Amino acid sequence: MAPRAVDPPGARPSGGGAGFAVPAGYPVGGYLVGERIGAGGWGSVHVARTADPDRAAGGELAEVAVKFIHPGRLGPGQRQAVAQVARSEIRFSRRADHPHLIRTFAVFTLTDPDRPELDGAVALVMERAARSLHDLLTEARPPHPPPGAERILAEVAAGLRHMHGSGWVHGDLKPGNVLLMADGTAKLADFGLTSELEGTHAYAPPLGSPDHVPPEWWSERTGARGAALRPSADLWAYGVLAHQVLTGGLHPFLGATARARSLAAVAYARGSAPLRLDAALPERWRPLVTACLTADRRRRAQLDLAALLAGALGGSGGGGADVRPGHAAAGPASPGPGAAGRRKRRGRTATRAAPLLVAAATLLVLTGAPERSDPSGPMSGGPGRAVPARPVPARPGAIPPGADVPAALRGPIEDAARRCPEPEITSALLAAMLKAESGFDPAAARPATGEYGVAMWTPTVFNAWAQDADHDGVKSYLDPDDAIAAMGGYVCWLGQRFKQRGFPAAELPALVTAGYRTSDKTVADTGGVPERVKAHVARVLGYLAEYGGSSVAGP
Ligand SMILES: Nc1ncnc2c1ncn2[C@@H]1O[C@H](COP(=O)(O)OP(=O)(O)OP(=O)(O)O)[C@@H](O)[C@H]1O
Repeated sequence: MAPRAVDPPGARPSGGGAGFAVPAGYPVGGYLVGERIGAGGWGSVHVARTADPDRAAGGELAEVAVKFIHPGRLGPGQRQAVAQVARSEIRFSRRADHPHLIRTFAVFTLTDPDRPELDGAVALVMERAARSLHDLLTEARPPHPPPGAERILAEVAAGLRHMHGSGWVHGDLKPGNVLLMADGTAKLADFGLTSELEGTHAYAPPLGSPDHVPPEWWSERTGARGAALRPSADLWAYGVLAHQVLTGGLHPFLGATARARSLAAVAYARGSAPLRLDAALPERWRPLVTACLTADRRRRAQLDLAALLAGALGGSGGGGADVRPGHAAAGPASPGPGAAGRRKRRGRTATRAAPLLVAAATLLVLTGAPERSDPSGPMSGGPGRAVPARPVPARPGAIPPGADVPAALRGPIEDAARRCPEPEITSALLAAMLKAESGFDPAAARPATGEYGVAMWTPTVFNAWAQDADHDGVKSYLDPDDAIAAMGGYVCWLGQRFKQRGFPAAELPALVTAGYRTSDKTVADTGGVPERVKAHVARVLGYLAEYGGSSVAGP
């Protein structure tokens, strides 16, 4: 993989995503940066304290959260998407003004040539939350809802309705993006995929959290401006989130992995499996959750969330807990009399009892509909049982049986190719690229250039494309499954970029090979395969021809 910023493995600060460390005491907008709260796909969030106690005495917040986003720290492939995410976050954050949306007080672009790691970074100064709904659910004991469950849902709905009413789509609603203030008030946050509606839909980078994207997301195609994003996607995510909150973290679609759960959702949307909500979901909430999980996005778009919410909250007053938005101090809405805790417990199968906690904040590149069940993540039985695997037709460009591709790598390569909707990105092409990159050696290493593993990933670049394909909870470029899945996503994206730029489809194998070794920009600027990687590209096309693929359009 083409290295730009080269870090030795493990040198990146932990926390996942594109997080990077900001030194303690670093000044931003009158605040001094303190400890890191967390890191997401695009940046790091730190606590910051006022540099001037007099200002705090004068009413200014003594403590804020600062989110740092630095597209320049990423590899070439992800930079553009991240820059767009940063722009969205800034655009919406500046306008967000609602008690259930996290407020952003100021946005700075850092100019600090002495610190290249910070120079050019964007800093958003926000009100500081105590923790996220994801944290709260992680502590919950399914199927028991956490304290304040119904109030939190009412507040999330209030924030969401305000966004929709103002012509915006959140685009990434999930427990990790609902923040809880010190008094328990819930606020929507993370507006990186938030987009302004243009008529019926908005456009956003083709990214999403697989546990919360609607089923139609998997078959949307990405146009030049990104993927279509509609308020109905937020409604689906709200249905999933409501189910999770009211059952202490159980996802409405069963599966051991996010991939398996999304396959179950797609199967339901296709009509091949019924919707089976968990028995623990309170009766009053079932109409709302069922409506939000309407398979047909057009029908889903017609929903009246306020009316559904009124129905769901209708009987909750008896216990004395006020679940109206803005009444965090009224005490836990559930479990308690009149709330979710009042319901009868029903029989649960052993598999249902296993907590399917909220998914990690994985961002996946939209690469088309998943086509078969996940061999490494079998779905649970019982309600919403395994979706029967559909016979997979042999795809053109499959690896021939006698080829020298190791048996253990064939599955991951085929899976990676299948996830890409571009017909030119075939298993044979990915295999040819892997052969040229590492000779299929998962332990391959080129320390001089900082490239490692079967797909020769540069660690920092891998982090931007990482996928936990083997579902072991760790995304590792040394793990062939993860490395190949991430390579497939990146190569697919390169192919789409080059098509958008008008390169002939027949040249894609050569172009994506060159892009993988250099960058999409280098290839685009060159108008084809750059001189310095022509030999490498020729080698890949040679292997591709051996595997029965096309070797057209050599360098
Ligand atoms: N205003 C805030 N106050 C307190 N904590 C925050 C605030 N904003 C974000 N966080 C926390 O910082 C961490 C990183 O947040 P961020 O929005 O960058 O990413 P994320 O939502 O976790 O991941 P991703 O962007 O990949 O979905 C999260 O744990 C989040 O709860």
